[in-house]
Amino acid sequence: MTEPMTEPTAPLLRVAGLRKSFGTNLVLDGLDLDVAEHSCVVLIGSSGSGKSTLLRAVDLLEEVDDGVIELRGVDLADPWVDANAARARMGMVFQAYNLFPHMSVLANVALAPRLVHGRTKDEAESAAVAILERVGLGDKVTAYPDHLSGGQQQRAAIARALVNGPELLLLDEVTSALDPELVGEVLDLLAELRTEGTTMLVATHEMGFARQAADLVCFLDGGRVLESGPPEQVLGAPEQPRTREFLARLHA
Ligand SMILES: Nc1ncnc2c1ncn2[C@@H]1O[C@H](COP(=O)(O)OP(=O)(O)OP(=O)(O)O)[C@@H](O)[C@H]1O
Repeated sequence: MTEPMTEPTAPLLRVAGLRKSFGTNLVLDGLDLDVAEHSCVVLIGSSGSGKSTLLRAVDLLEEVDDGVIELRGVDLADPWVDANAARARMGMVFQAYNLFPHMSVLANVALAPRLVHGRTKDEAESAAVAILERVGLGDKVTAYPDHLSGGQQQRAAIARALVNGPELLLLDEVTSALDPELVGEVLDLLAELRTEGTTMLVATHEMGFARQAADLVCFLDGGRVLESGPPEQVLGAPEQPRTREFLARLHA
């Protein structure tokens, strides 16, 4: 008996042939990448390899020169696609937390549900409280950002990105600005979100996180994904890790 044909599941995010130059600096050179729903894809690569540019392009913050960015099969570059509506389906967190200093943590997190999704003040605030509790900041809702540690501010920024239930979470070096002792609490939160099935595309230099949480590690070099696979394949065994420099030489 022949097996019934099943359609392969389309990725949540498909990036194909993405090209982007800044002047004469070719940063993305026909980059291809898929992110399956409920997976965590980690981007690694040396400084300047284009990780941030890729994330910003996916979030439609950076205009690209060519290529396709599809979210659930819809090309976000199509002129008829409303960029703000597309962006509202994603959450992005940056290295700098970018919280408004004159607003409480609650007001920071409740802002997008009100402005972007048109929810009432009560609805927005109860969604904000729930997600702040989820990230362990239930006792900080009335605090102002400068009264929080860097790790707490970054967790508030993650809450802000999550409050509208994004289909895809984009994380750009979210621990790079933190003191070393605060990195763990943020990475632990991301690992929990990954376990809960949040779809994530993460640029990081934290190889421990990549090993622990990634379903797929993508090594960027020369504007493309030069190697991708499970963490052990790309990063090597924990007792015999491959370095980024080694990977770069391998593909030079
Ligand atoms: N707005 C911009 N204008 C001009 N050049 C830019 C701009 N943004 C990025 N670049 C350049 O594009 C290249 C890729 O930068 P990008 O920030 O994407 O790299 P990255 O891999 O995220 O680096 P890092 O690990 O240091 O964050 C760099 O050469 C950078 O100088």
